Amino acid sequence: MPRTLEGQITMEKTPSYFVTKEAPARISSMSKGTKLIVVVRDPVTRAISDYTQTLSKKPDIPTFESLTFKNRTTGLIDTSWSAIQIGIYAKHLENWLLHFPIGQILFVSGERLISDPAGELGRVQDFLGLKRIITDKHFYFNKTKGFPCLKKAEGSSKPHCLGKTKGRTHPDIDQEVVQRLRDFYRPFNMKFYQMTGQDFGWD
Ligand SMILES: Nc1ncnc2c1ncn2[C@@H]1O[C@H](COP(=O)(O)OS(=O)(=O)O)[C@@H](OP(=O)(O)O)[C@H]1O
Repeated sequence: MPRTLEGQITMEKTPSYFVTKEAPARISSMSKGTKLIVVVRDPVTRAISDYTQTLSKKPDIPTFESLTFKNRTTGLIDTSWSAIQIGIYAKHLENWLLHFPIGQILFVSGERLISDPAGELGRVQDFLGLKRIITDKHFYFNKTKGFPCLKKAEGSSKPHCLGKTKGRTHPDIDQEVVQRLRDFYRPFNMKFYQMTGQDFGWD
């Protein structure tokens, strides 16, 4: 990490930190005061999104439905599949709470990041002790992309949407499998709401 001067904030983003066992101890030993931001979305949609990303790189992989189950007949879910495993947020959070107080972690709703990006970024700015510079005025909804985009990219006067790898169309998944996953995640989601004091509304 680069050295941070007075008045500067250094940020680092890596999606796998949250689910990496060694990450909390390593970050804490580097700087105990580090503020942590985690973006979480409905674990079922997250699993499908994860699968969609893998499918785009390896079109020959088995179906989502077949990867979900260890045994389709008994309905036993394969929790060793990373797409499923990552969404058990309560379990990953327990590991972070061994090294950081809950107040040092901000949980951003992936759903609200789409429906109200300025609202969620307002929370991020408050958490970081920054003035609310980024507001509603910075975003517009791009109908073609189907997502909010920036009216002006940094250092440019042109609008900017995230790239093609963000906001992909998901494949249709068997609704019975989706329901089975909803049932699987429910207790973990409830525990996560309890731990964070936030109801993300994923039911
Ligand atoms: N504004 C905007 N534009 C496009 N996409 C948006 C936006 N805000 C949030 N999202 C959601 O971000 C999801 C992709 O993020 P990733 O999971 O790939 O992020 S990361 O690589 O793990 O950091 C991506 O997931 P998919 O829809 O499954 O592609 C989006 O739903």
